Amino acid sequence: MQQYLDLVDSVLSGGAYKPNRTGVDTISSFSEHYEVDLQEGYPLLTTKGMDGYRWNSMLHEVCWYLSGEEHIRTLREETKIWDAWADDEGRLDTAYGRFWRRYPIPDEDGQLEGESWPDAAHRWVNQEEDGRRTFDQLQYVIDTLSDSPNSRRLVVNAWHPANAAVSTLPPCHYSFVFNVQGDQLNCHLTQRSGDVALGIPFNIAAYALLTKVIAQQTGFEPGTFAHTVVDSHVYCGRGERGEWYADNLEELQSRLADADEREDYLAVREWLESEAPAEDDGDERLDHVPGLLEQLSREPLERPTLEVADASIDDLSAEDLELRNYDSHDGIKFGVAE
Ligand SMILES: Nc1nc(=O)c2c([nH]1)NC[C@@H]1CN(c3ccc(C(=O)N[C@@H](CCC(=O)O)C(=O)O)cc3)CN21
Ligand SMILES: O=c1ccn([C@H]2C[C@H](O)[C@@H](COP(=O)(O)O)O2)c(=O)[nH]1
Repeated sequence: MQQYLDLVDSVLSGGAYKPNRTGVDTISSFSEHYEVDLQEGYPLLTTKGMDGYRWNSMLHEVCWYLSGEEHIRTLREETKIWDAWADDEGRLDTAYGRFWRRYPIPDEDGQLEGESWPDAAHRWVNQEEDGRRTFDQLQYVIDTLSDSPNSRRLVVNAWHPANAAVSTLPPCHYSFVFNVQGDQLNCHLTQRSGDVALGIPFNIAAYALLTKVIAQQTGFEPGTFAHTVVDSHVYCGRGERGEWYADNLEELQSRLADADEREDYLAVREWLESEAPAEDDGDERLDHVPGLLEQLSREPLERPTLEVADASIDDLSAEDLELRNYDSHDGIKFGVAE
């Protein structure tokens, strides 16, 4: 998918050096945006291998979102990608599915006069076992797409400001809006923070999948996936390795500006590996720049397709999703900044 390579190039070529809470520094860029036509196939990256265990992780991550579970006890049986942010009991205070399917409704004491809140019998309100009321945003979207497809209110929001202020890791992809044009269902995702090498490939795959599932449930064709990322960043290493970029970003960016052909990115990588201090033991691959330069040198291959069985969002499981005709370049390993 060329759009992803353009995003990588834009962040590396125009970004600024930016340390952050993880201790792994970044090259960061403000407000990146791109769009992908889902009619041209499923946008799973082909410039690195995303099948096998990575595909399995992404599928189960989406099924976990759809489950509305606030913990990762089921998810962690399939993948370790969320383990670092959960406790031993699998409790995770990052609310994605929990807010998609079970957004908290203030109890009666918390409701002010004149405000409108649905009662317990309302279509998308669920009474939890302990009596709390929650709102199913995703089911609201699906039902409204059938009843009022021209609605401009098809928003799913995973951001709760008070929760975000104290959460270990507040949601990164925090709000998405569906929008119908003709017979096509489009999806626009707003992400506050995007790890270009590791997180974003998963995010694209997940939301393209979700758009396809919702389109199928509501009788639309999948249309465009549009993605706005407020802080798009490439992790560039810890300690001396990360700091090297503070002093050498200008040189890197001038070399990138001179790269006309895909293979020119390999020469930039060679220069970088010969100049930058080696990563410390234990910090290997926290610098994502070499792996992304490798990807920039690779020609994107034909997009695969995704077959989705006819299952509701309550029943959808990984077995209902089949990737077809996927061919890719070799996998690339990146370290995760925690
Ligand atoms: N720094 C950082 N980047 C992220 O993308 C990220 C976080 N933190 N924290 C929370 C979640 C967890 N996500 C993750 C975490 C790890 C991988 C990862 O290691 N991906 C490997 C495959 C690992 C596997 O499937 O077991 C990859 O090569 O893509 C991907 C997404 C996305 N998020
Ligand atoms: O789906 C996801 C989840 C997380 N990320 C990345 C973006 C950042 O690199 C970290 C989160 O750190 P913050 O300091 O909270 O921004 O995780 C992602 O890209 N996609």
